[in-house]
Amino acid sequence: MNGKQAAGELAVKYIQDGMNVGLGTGSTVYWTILKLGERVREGLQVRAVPTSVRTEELAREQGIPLIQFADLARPLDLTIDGADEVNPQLSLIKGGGGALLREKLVAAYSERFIVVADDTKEVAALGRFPLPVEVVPFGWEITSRRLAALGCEPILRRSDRDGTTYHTDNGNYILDCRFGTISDPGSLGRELNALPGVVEHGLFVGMAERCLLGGENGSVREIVIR
Ligand SMILES: O=C(CO)[C@H](O)[C@H](O)COP(=O)(O)O
Repeated sequence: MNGKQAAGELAVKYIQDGMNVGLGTGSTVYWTILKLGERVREGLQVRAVPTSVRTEELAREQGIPLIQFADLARPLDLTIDGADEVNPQLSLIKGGGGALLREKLVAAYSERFIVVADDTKEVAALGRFPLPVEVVPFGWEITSRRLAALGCEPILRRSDRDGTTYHTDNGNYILDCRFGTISDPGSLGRELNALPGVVEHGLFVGMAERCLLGGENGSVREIVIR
């Protein structure tokens, strides 16, 4: 069992009967969804909000009951999601899979947010992974220049499939922005939020309370910050 599978599956222990849960996107949370599907077939009662079309399809295949995000009467009990980088304060870079906007909306409307990743994602400081920034297509070139002025090299994401411009589930573009070491993720996040044309960015600061990091040998280390 590899680190992604080990961490992804173990996180299901935090899901209890009757919970409403947010399901993230990616190859680690894939294992969470498969394990949760098993538990549901054994009788666990949950309702889930998927953070992407891909996750919604997988959750449906697994027979996990879904609820519309807009129909939640109160915050989700728990959200489980992956990450592209995790620092010691559990600040994250997310969005490598392109789902950062819905992932942030769902995590922000959740009592608890748990991250699952393999231990290659653990870093002393964020920034080795280019920061995904979701932007509106209108005038994206201008937004890109304004992002560059903040000290990065934005690159328009293209689809792996056919090389055309990548569109998010929300119809926007993604600029992958190489900032180098991000010493103050909170402050950079606020600067990005203030830029017209930016819909959302992949810095998740002060949101995760726990991270499950899986190693190559299948062991899992848990980091808790509150
Ligand atoms: O943020 C994400 C998708 O938008 C993913 O959680 C992130 O890219 C990690 O993916 P994986 O578990 O496949 O390594």
